[in-house]
Amino acid sequence: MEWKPEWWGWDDALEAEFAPYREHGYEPGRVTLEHKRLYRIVTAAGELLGEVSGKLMHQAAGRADYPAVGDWVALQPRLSDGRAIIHGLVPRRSKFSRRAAGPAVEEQIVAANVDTVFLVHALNQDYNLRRLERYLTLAYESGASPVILLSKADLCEDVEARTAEVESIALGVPVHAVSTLLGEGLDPLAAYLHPGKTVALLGSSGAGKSTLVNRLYGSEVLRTGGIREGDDRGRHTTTHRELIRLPEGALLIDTPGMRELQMWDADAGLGTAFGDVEELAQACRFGDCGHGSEPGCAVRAALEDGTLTAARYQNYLKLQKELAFEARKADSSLARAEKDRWKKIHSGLKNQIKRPR
Ligand SMILES: Nc1nc2c(ncn2[C@@H]2O[C@H](COP(=O)(O)OP(=O)(O)OP(=O)(O)O)[C@@H](O)[C@H]2O)c(=O)[nH]1
Ligand SMILES: [Zn+2]
Repeated sequence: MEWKPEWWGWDDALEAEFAPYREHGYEPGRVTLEHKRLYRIVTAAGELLGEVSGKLMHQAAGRADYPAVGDWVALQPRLSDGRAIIHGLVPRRSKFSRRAAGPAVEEQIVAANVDTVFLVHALNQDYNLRRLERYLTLAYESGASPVILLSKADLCEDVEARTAEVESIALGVPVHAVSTLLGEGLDPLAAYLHPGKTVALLGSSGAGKSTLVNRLYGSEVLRTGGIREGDDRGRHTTTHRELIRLPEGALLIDTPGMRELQMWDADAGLGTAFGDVEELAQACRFGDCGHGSEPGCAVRAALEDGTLTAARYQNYLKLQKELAFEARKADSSLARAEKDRWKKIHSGLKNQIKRPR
């Protein structure tokens, strides 16, 4: 396979960042798939299966320091068996993060180096403005530009009203209603699909992400919920994040639907997603207004005259609280990890000192 790094998003700025790695003789590659710390990487030498070097693993403070789909890595190919050792990560331009599922308070990078995020949201019983606000918050935080795709438009009676409603909470974000099934509403998506640019699809399970990717690709590259796999729920869903290149050259990252999108470090994203609320708060008479019974409260006035809905405001408060809670927990687990690290280093030192020469 002929390889042109530009096909995968490489440019002069990345080349400049990569200079120190070149000096070590490393080559660049982009991660297209991750499976249990094994990475599929496109490189000049073709597709390789990469593993992180011992040194990189040792330096990693947490999950976010490991490669994620969309990352550019510095690697050493081993052509004899199609493997590669990953020695470094090129700094990410953008990353869509969430809190990892499970008890540990950890960042999980869903997709890295993304230009545009398609927030895919179905116009069926799953439709939920509050969930969209949650996605928007993290999308803004990612550094990529959000675009909302209202999918399964064929299942909705009043697409125009829904679109208007979504536009009213997604200040200035483009909103497109699409039906992949009928092939309707897809033409405007071409405006985001440029050669070498990366688009990540995010949204709940079953929203129609993989079906859309297949449609844009022109054939079945990904398996979708339509295929019976004989598991207990009788359907297959995406389990991997995967980066693919469309025949026209745009890059797409399909991600598994997330049952629960937990916040991760997104104060700025929240401020942008709820710019209207934050602007109101600044118009309150008192700088430290609690938006309760204070006179001259602009937030309460907006709630009363209906310019701000109670549901949106409640969701803003809820996400804000969640972020504060996560931040406190992350701080304490970081402190714990630091302590453990020092303990390890210390006992290592003690052993070295005790070891007879
Ligand atoms: N009516 C209708 N159904 C659709 C449309 N697009 C996808 N579907 C159906 O929705 C189901 C889920 O589609 P997927 O593409 O697998 O959804 P997904 O978002 O990739 O789901 P996960 O892989 O679980 O994250 C499948 O049965 C699709 O056939 C559409 O435009 N209209
Ligand atoms: Zn107020």
